[in-house]
Order: sequence, then C-alpha cells, then structure tokens
Amino acid sequence: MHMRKKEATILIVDDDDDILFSARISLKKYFTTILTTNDPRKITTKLSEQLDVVLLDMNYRIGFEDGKEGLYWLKHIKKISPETTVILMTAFGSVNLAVDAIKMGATDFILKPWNTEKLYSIVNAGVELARSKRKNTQLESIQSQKNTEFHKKTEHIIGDSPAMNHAVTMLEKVAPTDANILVLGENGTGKYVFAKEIHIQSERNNHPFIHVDLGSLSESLFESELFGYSKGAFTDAHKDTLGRFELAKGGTIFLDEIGNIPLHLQSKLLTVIQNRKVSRLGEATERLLDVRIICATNADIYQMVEDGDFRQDLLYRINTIELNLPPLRNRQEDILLLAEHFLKNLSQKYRKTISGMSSETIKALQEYHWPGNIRELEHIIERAVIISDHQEIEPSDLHFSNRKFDNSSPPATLNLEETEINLIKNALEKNMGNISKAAKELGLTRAALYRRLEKYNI
Ligand SMILES: Nc1ncnc2c1ncn2[C@@H]1O[C@H](COP(=O)(O)OP(=O)(O)OP(=O)(O)O)[C@@H](O)[C@H]1O
Repeated sequence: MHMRKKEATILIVDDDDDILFSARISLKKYFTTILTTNDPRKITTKLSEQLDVVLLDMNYRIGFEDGKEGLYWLKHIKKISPETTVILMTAFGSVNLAVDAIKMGATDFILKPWNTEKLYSIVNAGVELARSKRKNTQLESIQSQKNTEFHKKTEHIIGDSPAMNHAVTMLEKVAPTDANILVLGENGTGKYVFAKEIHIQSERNNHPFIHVDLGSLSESLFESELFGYSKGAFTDAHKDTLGRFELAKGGTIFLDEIGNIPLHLQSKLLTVIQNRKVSRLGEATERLLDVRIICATNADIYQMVEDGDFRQDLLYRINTIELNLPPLRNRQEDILLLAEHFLKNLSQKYRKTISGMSSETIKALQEYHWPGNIRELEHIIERAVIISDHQEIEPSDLHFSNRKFDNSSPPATLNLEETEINLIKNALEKNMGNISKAAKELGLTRAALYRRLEKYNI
C-alpha cells in the first residue's frame, strides 16, 4: 500500500550502527526526514534543525550501562529545544530509569528490540505532540511580543488641552463597555495609544489585544490574516491557521487603517460583525466571535462613504462610539507637555544631561505645524537629544522635516492636499527617493506613504 509520508524530522541517536540502520529503514517509509548519528555530541548541531522527535539511546559507553548518559542528553535536548519530543531506547528496560526519564521530560520509552509497528506508533504520537506544543508556543510568543510592544508604547496619555481632556474622559467612559469604537485622527495623533488604553481599562484586559495594520496587508492577505484558513484551503495552506479574530478571542482586536479595505471585504467584515461568527477560509464550521472591535483611520471616512468607497452600513456598525483625536497643531497646550515628556525619557535613554529647552526652542516648537503630529514631535526631540551639546535644547538642535513650515518662511500654499503633496515630494527629494527614510521624516509608516504616493500619483 502506498502511503503519503508525513512531514516530520526525526533524529535517531545510537552508538550501534545496525540499530541506526534498521530504525531508519523502518521510519523512512512514514516520515519525510530521518537523520541519524552515532555520536551524541553531534546532537547540538542537529538541533539547529526543527526536530519533531529524537529517538535517543540510553547507553553509549561499554561498561556504563546505567542510563546516566542518556538522561544527560535528554536534559540537553529539552533545554535547547523544549518542543522536541524525546523517546528513549534501551535494551536494559528498567522501571526506575523510565520514571526518571519521564520526570525529566522524555515522552515515552521503547525497549529494544522493537517491532516496526510499535516504533511507528510511538514516533507518530511524538510527532503530533511536538506539533501541538509548537503551535501553542507560537501563540504565546505572538502574545508576549504584543504585550511588551504595548508597554513600551502606552506608558501614559500625555496632554492637558480641552480636546485631549475630552478624549480621555470619553475613553474612560466607554472603555468598560463592550461598544465598538472608531478612533479618528491624522497620522501620529495617538490612535494606537488610545486603542490600547481602551483595552487596558476594559474587562477584557487579561485577554489578548491584537493589532492588525490593514494598511500594510496586501489585498490577497486580508482574508487569511483576519479569518484564518484550514489546511488545503489554497496552495500554500499547509496547516490549519488561526486568523486574527480567533487570536483575539476574549480580548480586543484593533483594526488600524480600516479605510484601506476593499469593498468586497467590507461586506465580509460586515457579515462577521453582524452575525458575530467567523469561519476560516476553506472551512464550513462557524466559530463564535468573542472580541471587542476597535477601528481607526486617518482617512475622511465620511467622505469615503459619500464617494462610495466605504459601506455606510459597515461604518454604522463600527462607530457606535467615535473618538476624535485632534491634530497636534490644534492643541498648542499639549506641545510643551509632550516635548518635556519625551525630553525627559529620551535624555535618560541616551544618558545625556539636558536640563530643558530654551524659550526660543519652545516658541519654535509651538509655531510649527506638525504634519506628523506626536510621532514627528517625538522624532524631533529624539534627534535633538542625540545631537545637542548644550545644557538646554536650542533651536539649532531642532530639525523640522519641512523648512517651509518653519516660522521663518510661511508655506507657499494653504491648500491641505497641495501642501501634503509638496511635503511628500520634498521628503523624497531630500532622501533621494528612499521610501523608508522619507516616511520616517514625514512621521508616516511606509505603507501610509505608499498609499499617498498612489493617491496623488506621485
Ligand atoms: N497622548 C500621548 N502621550 C504620549 N505619547 C503619545 C501620545 N499619543 C501618541 N503618543 C506617541 O506618539 C507616537 C504615535 O502614536 P500612535 O502610534 O498611537 O499614533 P497613530 O495615530 O496610531 O499613528 P498612525 O496613524 O501613523 O498609525 C507613539 O510613539 C506614541 O507613543
């Protein structure tokens, strides 16, 4: 009977070449990759591969047959690759040794000589176990990565302008409810910071907060990323994969740059939100959706609705509560507070002793237009802290991304679109077409800059 081999990497370690040979022959029929070595010291290099199962002999040197060496190597493997299943082989089956080995993380035990069927079934169970462990670890690492990222970002919400105080009051009111929230604001106004803070102040805060940047996902990836897929749903779908909605279970999903999803996916998203159910691509099973949805955009979403680019019914589903984050130039009071906050943190980070900002510096900061909002302010302060040789930050330490907005020369035009186009062109010129650098100067993500290049046909 012809059977398809299972994708798995198995390492057999034994000092007896006959055993290696026969085990290899037995397992080769069922699994794609069988590695062997007669020297346990080679295990370390083999562990650089993703090993599903190690079949490990207990005894190597003649005369030392108490299994200590096997236990030593078992510990070694578990330390380097905790997800790998270790199965011990021995000709001297002793219950005590088996117990010790299992305590130390071995999964099973097989006595020599074995029969092929038994060997196969033990190894196969080991492969399955390794896979499920790996899957869990991946999930955990996604979450812990997300969490540390947030801690860095959230810190505090700084600001004391009426607009900011209003936004914070709203945040505190709506956070504990399960209402869907739409956060509106230009780039760098703190939409992410607010979304995360809403999650932290909600009852879902011991569940995941999953951020999806729809601006950086290609259209072909939207669906599989959001909804997940089952094995075989498309050519590259090698295994069942959770979507972000499922990953966020019990917690909050933050759909950033919501204005970016194409119309056909807007319908799909609408259905998901209405029915509160998701199914993975290629799968009929529907799973209950238990997430709070926060969306954000810097686009004029109402204009998009008018132009037929965004579904009105979807907008009404996601904007139960709307939070508006005003641009920095409209909240003068916050500029100084934020600048001082960044100055303090960044001087610490770069180990500089800077006592503050000169009054000319403060004036320059307050008069600037801040097209990149808080992110731009943070960058400018960071750069100033790094280059400054002064006690206080001086205007010469400030490097505004666009001199046209410098207080010394008023902008040539006040039309927003034209201004944006000019800014982008200047940034590109200055950085010799380097998108990453230009985006950084503009206080935009690369994806956001790309969208603008497309929009304005630059
Ligand atoms: N109120 C605030 N207090 C302190 N720092 C803030 C505040 N708002 C934003 N920041 C900082 O400014 C930067 C930009 O904020 P954030 O990423 O939340 O903006 P955004 O509106 O989501 O931007 P984009 O639309 O470009 O994704 C971050 O480094 C963030 O920590």
